[in-house]
This record gives sequence, C-alpha cells and structure tokens, in this order.
Amino acid sequence: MASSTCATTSLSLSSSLRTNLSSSRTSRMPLISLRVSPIFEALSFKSVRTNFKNPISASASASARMAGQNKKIEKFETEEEVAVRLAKYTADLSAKFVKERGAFTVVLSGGSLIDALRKLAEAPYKDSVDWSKWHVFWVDERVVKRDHVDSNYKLALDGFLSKVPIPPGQVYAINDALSAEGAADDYETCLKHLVQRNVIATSKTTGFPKFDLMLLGMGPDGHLASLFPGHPLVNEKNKWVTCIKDSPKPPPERITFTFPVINSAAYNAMVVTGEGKASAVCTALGKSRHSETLPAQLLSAEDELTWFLDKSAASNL
Ligand SMILES: O=C1O[C@H](COP(=O)(O)O)[C@@H](O)[C@H](O)[C@H]1O
Repeated sequence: MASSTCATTSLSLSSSLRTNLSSSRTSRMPLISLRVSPIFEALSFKSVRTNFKNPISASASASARMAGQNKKIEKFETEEEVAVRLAKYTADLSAKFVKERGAFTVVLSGGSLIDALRKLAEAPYKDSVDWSKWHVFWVDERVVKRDHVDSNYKLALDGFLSKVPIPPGQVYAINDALSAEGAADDYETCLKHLVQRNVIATSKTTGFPKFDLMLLGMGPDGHLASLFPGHPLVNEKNKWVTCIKDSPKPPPERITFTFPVINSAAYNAMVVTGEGKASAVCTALGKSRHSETLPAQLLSAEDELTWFLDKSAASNL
C-alpha cells in the first residue's frame, strides 16, 4: 500500500469546503514491503478465571463504568480475548460514524496495539467493514524513514493496513523527509486542511480536531503516544502536533499529538496487555498510592474512554 504524505505541498487545497470524503489523492510514497520484526510481547499466562477485585467482577470479560465518568474498563482473561473484543468495538464504531458522518477517522499508535488489531483484518470484519470510508492517522511517529524497523507507519502497514482495502490516499503518514520540527508542523497543517474539508470533525467543546476513534497503547512507564512521564510536552496546551528530541525510549526524535487533541477524540481506546504494565495500569486508573501523575492518567475522551486490559495488565487493580 502506498499512502498519502502529509507534506503541505502535496495537499490539493480547495477554496470551497469539500465534503467528498471518499476522494483520494495520488500518493508519492513508495510501496513498502519489508518485514518488520515482531514487537508484540509474548503472554504466557493460562486462560483461567481469577477473582478480580472490586469494582470489576470476576468474569472472562468484565466491564465496569467509572462512577460519574465517561470511562470504562473492560477486562479479559487473555490477550486473544482483548483482540477479539477490540475488533468488534472498532467495527461497531466504524459503522456508527460512517452512518452518521460518511467517514471514519481513526488514529493509530505504534507498539503492541497493532498486533492487538489483527482480528479486525480477519472474517467477518474484513468483508463487512466499509474500509472505503476510513481515514487513518498516527498519534505518534518516530523520525525515521518509513521503511525503517522503528517506523510506526511500517509497523501498521505490515501488521494491519496492508491486509485491508483502505484507499491509500486516506492513509495520512507523517512525512519522513522532514526534520522533527518540520514534520510536526507539516502534519498539523495537513490536519487543519482535513478539518476545513470536514473530513476530521471539530470539537464544539475544545475547538480542537475531534477524531472519531484513537486506538492507543501505553508503555510500562505510563507514556502514551510520545508523551512521557515528567516531560514538558505533556503540558502543551496550544499545538495540535509537536515533536520531542529527547525521548527516553529510543529513537529519541519523534512527532506526537498533544493532549488537547488526544482528549478531544470522540472515543479513545487504551489497549494494554502484559504483566509488565500492571503497575502503570494501577497508577493510571487511580488505584495506586503513588503520587506521580503518569501521562496515561491524563487520558480522557469527549464521548467515551475505554481501557481494554488482559488479566496480566489488570493484575494490580
Ligand atoms: O514508543 C511507543 O510506545 C507506545 C507503547 O508501546 P507498547 O509496545 O508498549 O505498546 C506506543 O503506543 C507508541 O505509539 C510508540 O511510539
């Protein structure tokens, strides 16, 4: 699959607002077909029932809505069950937004999230989802070429996008020919044009772009996108897209959406599996005694935030 590039110069700007959401642009990007090394962390627990502590009951798939908040936690015995649920959740939201607004704007993260999306590229969703209405974005990207093993674009392409028929012109990769600052500015400009064309909605509450769904992951340190604990970028209030040059997780240079944009999404899905993230999950969901505020703790959504957890990730709750 070739993708759109978000280089400002490649955007065909229209003086009138265009609402033909299925129109695509000619891609300038090469087809990438290199294999990516698997990054998904292997899970080794057995599928047995455990007694989850309150407020989430013990069941193979337990769901709880946090009192007074539009935040839900869904817990599953296995990572496989998380993947099955995530596929249905995403397909249902796709159908809802395609019906309501004729398009579905989806933001991907990198990392283990991509493997968790694998069921969406299988039956029945492969044939039932209206992929022609999908517009795909990245919540963060590493400043590397798109065929580099560290590229979030390449990870998504190899693991998901190459398996479903999304029009290439509706896959908005971050420009890999620019500096970190240049690519962040360029991507923000790209988003602004798509907001103007009403491909991306606008939040009436915040005025920031309102993506339909962000599919997010969290690192063991509680970072999400490329917003790391204690980093000043976590507090960015104005920019839509920014860059980091001192990421504690390699590679050091990255582009990332800011919290105002992430938290303006209609739906945010935080997908976390594996025991290595149990402590951060506990802190992020406010059940830890640690006073440290993790970026994942700051996550919200305009309509609904759902945490999808397997038993290992939820083990400290
Ligand atoms: O570096 C990154 O890490 C996070 C978390 O990755 P995971 O492999 O621990 O799930 C990811 O969400 C982000 O997009 C990526 O750039």
